[in-house]
Amino acid sequence: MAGNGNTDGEFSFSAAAARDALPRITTEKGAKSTTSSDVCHDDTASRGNFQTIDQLHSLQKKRSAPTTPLKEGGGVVMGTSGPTTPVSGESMLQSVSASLASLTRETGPKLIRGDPTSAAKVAHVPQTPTSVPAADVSDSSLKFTHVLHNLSPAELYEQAIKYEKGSFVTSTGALATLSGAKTGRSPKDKRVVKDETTASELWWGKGSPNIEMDEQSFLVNRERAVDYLNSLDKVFVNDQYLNWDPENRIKVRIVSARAYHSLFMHNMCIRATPEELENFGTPDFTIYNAGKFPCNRFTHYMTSSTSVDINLGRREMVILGTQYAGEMKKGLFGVMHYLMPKRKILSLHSGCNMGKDGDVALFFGLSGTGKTTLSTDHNRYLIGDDEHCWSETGVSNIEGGCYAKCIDLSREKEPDIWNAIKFGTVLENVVFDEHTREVDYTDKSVTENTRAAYPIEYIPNSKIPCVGPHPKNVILLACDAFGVLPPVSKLDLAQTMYHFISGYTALVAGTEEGVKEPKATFSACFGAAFIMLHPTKYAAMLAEKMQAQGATGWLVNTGWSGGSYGSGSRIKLAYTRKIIDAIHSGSLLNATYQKTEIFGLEIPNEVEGVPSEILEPMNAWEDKVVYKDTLLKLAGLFRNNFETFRSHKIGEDGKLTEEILAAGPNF
Ligand SMILES: Nc1ncnc2c1ncn2[C@@H]1O[C@H](COP(=O)(O)OP(=O)(O)O)[C@@H](O)[C@H]1O
Ligand SMILES: C=C(OP(=O)(O)O)C(=O)O
Ligand SMILES: [Ca+2]
Ligand SMILES: [Mn+2]
Repeated sequence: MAGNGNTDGEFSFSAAAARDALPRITTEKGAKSTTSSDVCHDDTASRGNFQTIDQLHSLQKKRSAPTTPLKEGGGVVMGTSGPTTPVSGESMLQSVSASLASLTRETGPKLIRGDPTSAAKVAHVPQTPTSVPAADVSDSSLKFTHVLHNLSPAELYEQAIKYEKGSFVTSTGALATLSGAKTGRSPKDKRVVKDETTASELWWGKGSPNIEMDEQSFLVNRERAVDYLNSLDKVFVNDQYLNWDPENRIKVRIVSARAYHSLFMHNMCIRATPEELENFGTPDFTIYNAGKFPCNRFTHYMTSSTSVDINLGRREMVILGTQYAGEMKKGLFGVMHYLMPKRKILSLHSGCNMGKDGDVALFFGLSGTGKTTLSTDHNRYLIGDDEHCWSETGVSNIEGGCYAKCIDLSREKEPDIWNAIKFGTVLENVVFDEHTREVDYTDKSVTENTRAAYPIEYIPNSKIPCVGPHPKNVILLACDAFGVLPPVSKLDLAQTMYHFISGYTALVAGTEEGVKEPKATFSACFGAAFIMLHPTKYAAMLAEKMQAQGATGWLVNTGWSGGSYGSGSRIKLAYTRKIIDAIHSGSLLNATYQKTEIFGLEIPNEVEGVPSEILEPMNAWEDKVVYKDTLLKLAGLFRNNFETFRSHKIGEDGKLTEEILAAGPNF
């Protein structure tokens, strides 16, 4: 190689250059350079409280008021600093060790608190007696796993950026992440353990989301996840809460392999205060998220390398072979759909907000129908965007954050969600400019299901604590891509129950080429993928509560108007917002109504700010014959779907069951 003639690769000055350079400084032989007044220093200021670069760096990070109460030291390993009050740090490690215990070999793994790259040296061995390893002890018992317990968002950013490919800070400060091969949930890979109790309690069979697995197969998957997690240098542990109703709060622990997952759950679950964490104790429910590590297809009941397994008896969930973070959030939601009805509390797949006068509205709907968009309303207090409980005392959010769809997100149409995408927010599977890191929300290169997960307080008018009085309005959202449902209709109780049990929406599979036919989906209780009991159990509770509170039901079509997907167009968000405003204000209750044919829906003649001609869907269609055919087609789909519910009684009142059956389409 050409250059300075140096062949061994080391850089050196040529002799000539040295000779012609600055005059030599001669120092007294043997003089200590640090004390010699002849020695040049590069600064004259008095030195701070450090002797080395590492110490200087250690000053940069100001010791914080603890975000977790876990004290450092006392045998529990922590870097170099820290006073020593051993108790809580130690008990956390013991608790996590118990969570991660192998059920077939040694008990708990050896755990160290903190990052493996930190200078930790001292070992904390929770349960293993000090002895020479016996022949039946595996190598895994000889290693330590670092526990990153309830890290702050900033710490999780650093972990993600350092170690997880595809993690970047966007121009507004959000953490962009990739969820890998899976960019949505895998309902076909969900399994629920069927044991003596759940066999009789849960909804099984046709239409049910609960596909069974046995206890033994669960334990095989659990061991697989735990072994994987214990084999890592480090695991993330979140101890958090579900449900803002203090009397019905559930303690959850999430053990995961990625900072992305830890930050996601930090945002989505309720964050504990330091005092609460100090007394956290044993979690009520634990998730083992092994992420990309697959399940073994030779395991009984497994049909792919992805498995999401819920064991209600053990109060555990295992995730293998998917990194889509929504599995954790929605998995816990399923658990709440089991636990809460046992306490006579109704769990709801709905958004929820409250007006200045304390009027509460629920927004039910399947994915993509507008729960998040419409519950996030600048003129109202946001209680939550997706999962709620309705108890004797009112409503409470289950979660501590929101999970908004980002596709085509715009500052103009959804300013509050736009502004929530800042430091701390997890931004999944979006595409951004490699230099400016500005996100292109229209880009579907990775997936159509791009998402933002942020703490609820990122929405300026969120209601903290996220609880409210009994709902006044129950809004059922359907994104009808057939374009035949009215933009808004008022429902009586039987109709509300009929549509709640039906859980209809019809979306188009994105804007992919060749997809012309809207696909109808019926998902009982607008969340069949998450319910645990038979839909009529939830419906009966909803009917009873709505009746007792005198709440009004509404059906709002956030989908197409003037034609099906392809010929009509999606109802403008601005119009839907006006409709929702009129529901909230009570003005729509006093409007004059007419009844539609076939579905028998009461539609208003006028809504302020909405063109009247779109309120009756037929008016907006040019071809009335095609309209009628499409309407009949949809009515047929409703009727077919409801067949399975004909034999079920809803509530104690046989009369209501009859009314509900009569509330469907008539043709
Ligand atoms: N008329 C409308 N009403 C509600 N949402 C609409 C409407 N038109 C377009 N959208 C878009 O549809 C999507 C609704 O998604 P989202 O609110 O996240 O649904 P969910 O929370 O029910 O899963 C958003 O991207 C929103 O911008
Ligand atoms: C996150 C989800 O819910 P939603 O689309 O209702 O917000 C989901 O279904 O995975
Ligand atoms: Ca910012
Ligand atoms: Mn949502």
